[in-house]
This record gives sequence, C-alpha cells and structure tokens, in this order.
Amino acid sequence: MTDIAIIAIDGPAGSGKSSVSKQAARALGFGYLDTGAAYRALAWHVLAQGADTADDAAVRAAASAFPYAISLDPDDYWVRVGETDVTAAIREPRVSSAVSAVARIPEVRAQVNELFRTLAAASTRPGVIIEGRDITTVVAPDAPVRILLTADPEVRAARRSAELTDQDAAAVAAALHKRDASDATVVDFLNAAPGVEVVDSTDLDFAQTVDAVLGVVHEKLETAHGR
Ligand SMILES: Nc1ncnc2c1ncn2[C@@H]1O[C@H](COP(=O)(O)OP(=O)(O)OP(=O)(O)O)[C@@H](O)[C@H]1O
Ligand SMILES: Nc1ccn([C@@H]2O[C@H](COP(=O)(O)O)[C@@H](O)[C@H]2O)c(=O)n1
Repeated sequence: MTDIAIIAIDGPAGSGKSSVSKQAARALGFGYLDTGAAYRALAWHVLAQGADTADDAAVRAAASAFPYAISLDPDDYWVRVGETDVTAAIREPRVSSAVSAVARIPEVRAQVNELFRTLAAASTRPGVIIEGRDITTVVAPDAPVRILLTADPEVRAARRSAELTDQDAAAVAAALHKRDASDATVVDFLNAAPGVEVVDSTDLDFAQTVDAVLGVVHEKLETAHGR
C-alpha cells in the first residue's frame, strides 16, 4: 500500500472489531474501514434482486455490477449500494445469515480485497484501521500493526445478544456460532498468524479493550519508525 499507516484487525463475529476499531480510529485520527460491510452489502444486493446467495452464478452476476460505496470516517459511517443507504439494512438477521455464502466465492474475495486496498490508499488521513477476517493475512499482510481481536465464544454471544434485545438470546448465539463455523472454512481468523498480536477482551471492558489495541498500535508504530 502507500505511506498511510495500515492497522489490520481480524477476529470472529462479535469480538468487537467494528466498535473497538471505530473508537481506536477516532483516538488516532485515522480512517476506519469495515470490510465485512462489503460482503454484507453484496449479500443485500443479491437478496434485493430476488436471488439466493447460495446461487454462485447469481452472486457473481451481482458482484459484476455492484455500485458499492462506504465511508471511512469513524464519525460519519455509512454504506451505500447505488443510491440506497444500506447502513442499517445490512445488519438485519436475514443478511447476516446469507452473507457467508457470498464470502466463500474466491472471485468475490479477490474483487473486494482489491477495492479495500484502493479505498485505504485513497484515504487523506495518516492511517486507516482495516478490520475483518483476513486483513492480517491476505489484504494487508505487510501492515506494521496486525492484531487478532478475540473473546471467548459465550462472551461474544452475550455481547451480541445484549445489542439485539428484541431477539431470543439462544437464537442470537446460535446464529453467531453458525456464521463463525461457516466463515472459518474460508479463512482462519481464530488463530493468530506469525507476527500478529492477540488482544483477548474476554475479561476487559470496552474502554480497556480500546486501550489495549491502542497500546499495541503505538508500540508497533514506534518500532516501525525505529524509535
Ligand atoms: N470489551 C468489551 N466489553 C463489552 N462489550 C464489548 C467489548 N467489545 C465490544 N463490545 C460490544 O460487543 C458488541 C459486538 O461488537 P462489534 O459489533 O464491534 O463486534 P464485531 O466483531 O464487529 O462483530 P461482527 O463481526 O459480527 O460484525 C457490541 O455491542 C460492542 O459494543
Ligand atoms: N475480511 C472479511 C470480512 C468479512 N467477511 C465476511 O463478511 C461477513 C460479515 O462480516 P462482519 O465483520 O460484518 O461480521 C462475515 O461473516 C464473513 O462472511 C469476510 O469473509 N472477510
């Protein structure tokens, strides 16, 4: 990539990637790139066309004409497909349960990975935090800071369930674990690749987790700059 400092963060569902990355980006004055949003928006796009994300041909066709846009501003986050703001819609359970099928197609991954690199390189900020599942290993394996953000599965499920108060807690947990199991067949986001720092938030509150991530970022950036 360019001289923009890339902070790569991976982790399983509900590990705090988006909320922690967004807060850390604010503290650093960096951009924030949510890569899961692209997969979610493509799944939304397929469903909006009345197709099934299990239909590879339909997904490839949707990906070939995918007018996707996302904000990298942590204080003004939005996701659009064409003229439609899909920021909230892509979090709906119907999209969450359809997204893994989209993410398992190699050509789709290659297409969005190129887009992520382009978006990050175009940032006018000194750095960008990119979060997802394969950022530390595939999208930005040379990033000066690479973090695996994790927490015990039951803690992640409880946090997600606390967000989705209108849904049954057991169903929320089951959906989260099912998505992880499916996604883990495509990329390894449960084990840290060599050189990747683990931040385990199981026993940390939100502020402590942000501080732990910022601690790794400062340490690694100082090392990278020879200080
Ligand atoms: N250390 C923490 N302590 C308590 N709550 C936390 C902590 N970290 C994150 N959370 C909360 O956990 C929930 C899930 O976090 P978030 O949505 O950021 O996870 P995610 O990894 O981006 O999930 P997904 O991959 O499913 O999009 C949010 O409500 C967030 O505020
Ligand atoms: N780098 C990534 C990011 C995401 N995915 C897929 O997208 C889904 C949604 O991601 P969230 O971070 O919003 O939960 C996720 O379940 C994966 O299927 C991916 O493959 N690679």
